[in-house]
Amino acid sequence: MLAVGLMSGTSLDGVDAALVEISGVSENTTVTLKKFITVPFTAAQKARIQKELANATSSVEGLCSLDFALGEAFGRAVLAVCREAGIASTALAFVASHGQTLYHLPVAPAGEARSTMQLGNAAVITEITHTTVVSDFRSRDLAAGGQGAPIVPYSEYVLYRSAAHPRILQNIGGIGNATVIKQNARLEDLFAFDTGPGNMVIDELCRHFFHEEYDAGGKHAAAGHVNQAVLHALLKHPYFAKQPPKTTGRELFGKQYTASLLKQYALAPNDWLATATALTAQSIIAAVRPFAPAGTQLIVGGGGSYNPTLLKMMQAAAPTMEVLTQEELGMRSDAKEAIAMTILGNQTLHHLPSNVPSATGASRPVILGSVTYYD
Ligand SMILES: Nc1ncnc2c1ncn2[C@@H]1O[C@H](COP(=O)(O)OP(=O)(O)OP(=O)(O)O)[C@@H](O)[C@H]1O
Ligand SMILES: CC(=O)N[C@H]1[C@@H]2OC[C@@H](O2)[C@@H](O)[C@@H]1O[C@H](C)C(=O)O
Repeated sequence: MLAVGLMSGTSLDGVDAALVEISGVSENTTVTLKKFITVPFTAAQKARIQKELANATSSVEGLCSLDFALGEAFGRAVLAVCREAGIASTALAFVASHGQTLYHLPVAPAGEARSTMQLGNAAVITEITHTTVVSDFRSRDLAAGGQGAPIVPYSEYVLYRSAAHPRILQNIGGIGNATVIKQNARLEDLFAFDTGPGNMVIDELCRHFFHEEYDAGGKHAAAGHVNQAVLHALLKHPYFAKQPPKTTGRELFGKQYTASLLKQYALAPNDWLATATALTAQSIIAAVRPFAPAGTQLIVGGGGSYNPTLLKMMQAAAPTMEVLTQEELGMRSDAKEAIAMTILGNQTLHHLPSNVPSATGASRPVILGSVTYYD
């Protein structure tokens, strides 16, 4: 059957819509990507989301209205991907929508409740597309004691488990995160953790030195030299010595971290880029090494997979592993999360669980998602 998966991530670049053919359930799910588009957010849409993301500027009225406005944007993205594929949205069996995360509190501060909030109203999507919509994939895991994230490991298990190779899925977004899938893994064998900085420090240095958003193609890093003494010092960050499960974010490796590095060490701009890229590469490899027997395939996705300097440094640091990109396996890095939503939605509609308790910390497998039926 045909389905569309929708994803809108932390970078707020737009709505990813993946049209797939999906059949079977659980381990026997098969998915083929038919069409993938990203519908960029306009500057006004992005500003509106950013306003509601920050406690200082958000309002109840703004949140209420954003929920429906995003529902409309998501519904339109479904129509757009169907149009490009030459099918009617009524040919879809379902739409699986992640929504836009506005807030995520897996550990609540004093006086608050553990909670998570993804906006993009499912009823609005259903009315626009005339299709059943599965949404709100994180709440149930959270209610069952989990962190409500990560939720992609289930689809990684379905799509990447292998009898031939141990595999590690390494996503390199702002932060790096890994899912370990040993050879012939069962679902209970999976685990996932954050490795440390992904592109966050690299991007920050690029903005600082070159007024560029990121090191396109890793060109600055390739033109510089890694300062081994500085690299060595940076790898002493206490996060790297922690045992998984562990998660991190902007709090540890964001703007302030990079600003403090720039104060402590004086390097030429390109040498800084080379050293920060080596930090990402070596911290990833050191983090996954204990779980990577010889012959492990380290499959890199996320924006970092478009940085060849980073990939080269990772391969050099991991001679016993094979560093591959999603594309080298015939997959698409940019479509991966939207495709994952269709696998989760398919499980929901079959009344089957799709959280991975060993990755989220939930007390048990639960059925994720809420269903809004068209008819
Ligand atoms: N051509 C490229 N060359 C080098 N780096 C790139 C390239 N394209 C993307 N990137 C890097 O990837 C980053 C975006 O990655 P991605 O879209 O996976 O992150 P995200 O979705 O914002 O993060 P997260 O997964 O943490 O939500 C950019 O900020 C940049 O550092
Ligand atoms: C709460 C939330 O939206 N988390 C996102 C975010 O973006 C990347 C990382 O942080 C990941 O934990 C998650 O998304 C993916 C799809 C996940 O849950 O697996």
